[in-house]
Amino acid sequence: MEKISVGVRFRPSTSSPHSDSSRQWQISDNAISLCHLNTPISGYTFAFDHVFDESLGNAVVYRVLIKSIIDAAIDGFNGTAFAYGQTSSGKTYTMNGSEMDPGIIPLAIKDIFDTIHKTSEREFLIRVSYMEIYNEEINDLLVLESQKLPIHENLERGVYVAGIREEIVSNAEQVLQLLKLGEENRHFGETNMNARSSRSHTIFRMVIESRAKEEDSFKEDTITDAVRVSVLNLVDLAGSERIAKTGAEGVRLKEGKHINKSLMVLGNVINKLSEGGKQRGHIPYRDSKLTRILQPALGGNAKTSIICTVAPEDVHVEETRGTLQFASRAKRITNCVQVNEILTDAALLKRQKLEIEELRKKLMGSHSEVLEQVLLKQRNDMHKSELERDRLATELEEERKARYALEHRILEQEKKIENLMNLSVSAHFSSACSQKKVGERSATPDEAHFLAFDHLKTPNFKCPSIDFVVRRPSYKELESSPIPDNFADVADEDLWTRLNKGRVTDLEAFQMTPPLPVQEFPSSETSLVVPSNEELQAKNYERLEEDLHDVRKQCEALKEQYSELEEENNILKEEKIGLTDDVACLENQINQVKSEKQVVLKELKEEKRKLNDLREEVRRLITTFSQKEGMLTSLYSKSRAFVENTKTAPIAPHE
Ligand SMILES: Nc1ncnc2c1ncn2[C@@H]1O[C@H](COP(=O)(O)OP(=O)(O)OP(=O)(O)O)[C@@H](O)[C@H]1O
Repeated sequence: MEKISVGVRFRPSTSSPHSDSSRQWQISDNAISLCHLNTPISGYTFAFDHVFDESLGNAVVYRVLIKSIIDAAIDGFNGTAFAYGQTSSGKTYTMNGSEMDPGIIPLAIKDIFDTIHKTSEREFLIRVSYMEIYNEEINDLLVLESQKLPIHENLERGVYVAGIREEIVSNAEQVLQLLKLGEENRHFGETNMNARSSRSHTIFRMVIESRAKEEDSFKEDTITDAVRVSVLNLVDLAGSERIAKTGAEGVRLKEGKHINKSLMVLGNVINKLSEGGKQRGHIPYRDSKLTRILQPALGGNAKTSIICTVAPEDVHVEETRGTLQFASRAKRITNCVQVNEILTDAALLKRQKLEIEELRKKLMGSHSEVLEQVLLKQRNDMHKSELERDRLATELEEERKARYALEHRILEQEKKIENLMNLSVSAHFSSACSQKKVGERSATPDEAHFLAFDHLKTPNFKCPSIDFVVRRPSYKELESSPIPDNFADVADEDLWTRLNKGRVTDLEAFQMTPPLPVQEFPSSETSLVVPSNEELQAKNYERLEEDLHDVRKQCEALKEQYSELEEENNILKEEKIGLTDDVACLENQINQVKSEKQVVLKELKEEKRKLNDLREEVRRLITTFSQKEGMLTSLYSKSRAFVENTKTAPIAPHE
């Protein structure tokens, strides 16, 4: 961002030095005040960066206010300098000057060519055009017939005057000639205030193109053949005027109205721009041709200087004050300046190729990156599924083990129950035996209870029949009894008869019930405490039955869980198959992209090779061209010498 630079210039007074005016403008450093008898009048004091009194010539104004813009224009920055002020305040004098005191335009022209000649590392091309805005119409001052030119606008060129003549120039003299031609075509008119008053705004324009010289532009891998293009506008505005003062009528009046109107629009644009920031709103550039053409210079991409010319006479105090107010506002405007670099075809080609390559890299990078990311995600998912599957398999195994343990426990419990049942039967049997033993005695309450235990028999309970009778073939000759020892003392024929209830069987065929493994058969003496144990066992039995029931339930639940896990396992297997397919597909895509990349890289290599060939061809052509040029020049010199010789050689008298 760069502020517009504003200077105020006083022209020499036209009043007599002995004028009896009590008011006059006084300059102190860069401040200007209107003083009455040397006392500043309130509201009439202004301060600027540069104030030029009437003694200072155009060269000073140029050096202080304009030179930096010219230098910047040569370096590729747009630049604009314009003179603003009331009629007859010295605008045209400042811009064009006189023979003795050349103005800003001739000084700039000279400066530009001096600088260009000193800049050996770049080559320049300069085009000049000169136009005026007269009664809101654009005329080409270098071509008389070219009138009322339209303003066009496009993205590439911005705002431009269509059809204007642009003369390519190679030295300052040529430009000064064109300037002179334009001056002759420009509209001047006589008014009460100025014998030669500018009736139009004029824009003298130089387009400066430059680029690095050839030997630098062919350096490998650099883009040096970019062209800088800058536009320099040197503007001489028509002066604002009071119709009453200028005495304008007819044509002059019409001109005056247009001049005032376009200056008013310029004032509005400056006002808006000076407000800055949010209050700024719409800038009315389009309200006049002048502001449209100067748009880049006002708040755009250009370095800008304004010279406000003022007349010192007391009679122009209000106009001078108006001009100073305009200058104060313009001072607040900031422009956004940057070098204008455009590219030649070669540079464009190079840069585009680089850009394409960059983009391709990015594209391919991003494409394979995306694929790789997807692949990675799929792999992660697959890995997760595998872990989940392993976890489920472990769980399943544990469940299986638990089930097995439970089943084992159930079996054990069942065995215990069976044993208990056997024990109960034995007890029952023992009780029955003891009942027989006590003969006629009725069962005690405990015995009765034990007998009542009979209903708890399980279906596999093999209770030997109480009616079971054995008979020895000859019991008298019996040497050893199959009856347990504790029966030995009491066993007699009668007992056995009673036991067998008269039936006789072959003792040889008798098979004893195997002894019970769990509990010893209780003795007859302890048979009285057995019922309480039995009771306990019955309770145990009940508890075990309950346990068994619970375990069965658990077993059922485990079975269900097992089948669920198996289902889940199957789903995971299917998912794994799907993911494996996806991974294979993505890997295929990556391979495809890789092979495409190879092809593109090959193409780029080929294009680079072609470019180098082209470059070589251009070099060769340049060499051939310079050789031919040399030959032609020497041929031309020879021919000229020959012609000269022929002209000067004395003609031999005819014999
Ligand atoms: N600084 C100066 N030194 C000497 N003479 C000057 C100076 N400024 C202006 N003049 C003279 O004052 C007269 C009016 O100046 P000029 O034509 O440049 O005014 P202008 O502002 O261009 O007027 P207009 O707007 O009517 O064209 C001219 O005769 C010019 O030579």
